[in-house]
Amino acid sequence: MYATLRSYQQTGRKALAVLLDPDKVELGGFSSFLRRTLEHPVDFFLVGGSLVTEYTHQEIVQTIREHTDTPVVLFPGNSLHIEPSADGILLLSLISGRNPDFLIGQHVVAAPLLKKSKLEILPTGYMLVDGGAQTTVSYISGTMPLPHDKPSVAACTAMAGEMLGMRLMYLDAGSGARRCVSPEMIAAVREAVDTPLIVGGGINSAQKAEAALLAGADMIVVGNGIEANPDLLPELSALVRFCNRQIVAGN
Ligand SMILES: CC(C)=CCC/C(C)=C/CC/C(C)=C/CC/C(C)=C/COP(=O)(O)OP(=O)(O)O
Ligand SMILES: O=P(O)(O)OC[C@@H](O)CO
Ligand SMILES: [Mg+2]
Repeated sequence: MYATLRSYQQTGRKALAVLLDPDKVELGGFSSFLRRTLEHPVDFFLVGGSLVTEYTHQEIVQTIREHTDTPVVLFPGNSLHIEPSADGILLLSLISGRNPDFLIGQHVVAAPLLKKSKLEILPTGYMLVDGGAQTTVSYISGTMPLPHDKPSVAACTAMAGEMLGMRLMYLDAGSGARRCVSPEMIAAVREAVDTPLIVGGGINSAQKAEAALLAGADMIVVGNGIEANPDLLPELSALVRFCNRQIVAGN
């Protein structure tokens, strides 16, 4: 995943990831959703949630493998959310917060398991941004999100993450956010660091997706929007392919 995102970043291509919440995936309807992604492709499936009650990660990965070749990347809320049959894991360090457990503690517990696995480890500076309502991640991690209107705080946080060796940055307004991360904040982080930039939270329309991509996101992550509106998958898949055709055409 890192090599793909890095080459996308270097060539200006864009990527779309669909977030699958293990508590919401209903394995019955899941196969038909996966078949729809053959017609309307996505770049990655992210699997995870901040609080998981149904540990169905393995079944989800297996079902994805039965239907598509799309890589599966874990998006873990803690060290219990490790499923070795996935392709990779966003090893999130919650750098917008000041809770040592989510900066390094969970990682110490997870390290031996991760080392034994064949998962591609993706050290990710994870920044939670105020999206207009308290999120599960904020509550669970006991951290405050970055203020929505302070792009420079986000930029400095990302810079520090990059200097500490994190290879991806993720700006997240939180699941189902009322306000997405602002284009100003995305642009400021894009300017501040050289890592691929992932943006998610509250992207529930092609307009919001386009705004994030134009501001400098290399990959957008969409969960609730696609769960709530089946038409969004074809729209976003077409949008990202359209952006990438423009690149190929040299525009
Ligand atoms: C060391 C390992 C294996 C993991 C690190 C764990 C860390 C630091 C996580 C950062 C904080 C956190 C709890 C992130 C969760 C991110 C996530 C999977 C969000 C998905 O959205 P939900 O919060 O589940 O949204 P819903 O409430 O809508 O389901
Ligand atoms: O479910 P949504 O609002 O698309 O959010 C996706 C993800 O960025 C949340 O961690
Ligand atoms: Mg969830």
